[in-house]
Amino acid sequence: MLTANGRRVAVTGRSRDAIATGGYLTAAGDAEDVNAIATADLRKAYGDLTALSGLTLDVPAGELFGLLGPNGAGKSTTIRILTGQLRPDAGSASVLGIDPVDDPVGVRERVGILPEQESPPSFMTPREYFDFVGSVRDLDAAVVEERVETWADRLAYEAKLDTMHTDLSRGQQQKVMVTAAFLHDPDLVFIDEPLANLDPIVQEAVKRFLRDYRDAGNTVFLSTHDIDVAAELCDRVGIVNEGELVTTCRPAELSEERLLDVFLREVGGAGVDAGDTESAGGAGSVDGTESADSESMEDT
Ligand SMILES: Nc1ncnc2c1ncn2[C@@H]1O[C@H](COP(=O)(O)OP(=O)(O)OP(=O)(O)O)[C@@H](O)[C@H]1O
Repeated sequence: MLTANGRRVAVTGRSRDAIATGGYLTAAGDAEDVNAIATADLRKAYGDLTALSGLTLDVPAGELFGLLGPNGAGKSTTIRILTGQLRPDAGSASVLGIDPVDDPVGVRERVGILPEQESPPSFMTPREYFDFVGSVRDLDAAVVEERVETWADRLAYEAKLDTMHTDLSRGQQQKVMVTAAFLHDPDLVFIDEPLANLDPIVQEAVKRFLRDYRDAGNTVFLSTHDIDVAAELCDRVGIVNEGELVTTCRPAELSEERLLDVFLREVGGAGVDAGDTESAGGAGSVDGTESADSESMEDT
């Protein structure tokens, strides 16, 4: 098995079974037959505005899953709840078997998080920042150094490792954030808009890495409103609109119907803000998997 940092580890029969059955490996290496991520009827409002109106989804271990939706659909809110940054008003969630409401620190210890539009501290260099992240993550300095070299080479920013972040371009800062998300070699990563700001060569490197990472049995939960990214990269895509999952599909299995067509059918129009669209109607599933109940929308 290839880990996030290029390390090879043995895959036992037991761990292979766990991956094959949609289970995951606990920190102790025990196999558990549960989804890497599961949510049931998640609800969240900001004051009068309903951001999530009953979001239910499952992501098996070893899947590269994409949450696709228009602006304001509730993608970032979902990630913030799953990573223990935000409390839902109702519903439940499980991440690697941990409840992010009961044990938010436990979730954050186990997963990697790449938030949308977040920058590394302006007053540090990448190397200083990785030392800091490594100490928070309780990693050996030598391990950090080796992983940083691997990532700086992979994303082609070795020459910038000792430059203050304030003097890096937006894309270079994004490379630093990608590295930080994977530094502790997590089993699961949450990535909000993974390819934003990256040039096409680096985009390809990140895509290749995410596929290898998935092939090694790890799980990726990415959020995007870029249909091409979702179609090209994801094993399975969940389309979210107005705070609920309206369908799931496997882009590779869409022969006649392109993901764009599914998206337009479910969301109601291209480039239209979620708050301005009609309800997507009944929840369907192009690939036949279960998706969320479609209940009447709350006020938005
Ligand atoms: N802290 C907040 N306070 C008030 N409203 C919020 C807050 N965060 C998000 N919202 C609102 O909740 C809704 C869902 O927002 P969210 O950021 O989850 O959507 P998104 O799908 O990630 O959108 P985008 O693709 O534009 O990033 C939006 O209408 C947004 O304006």
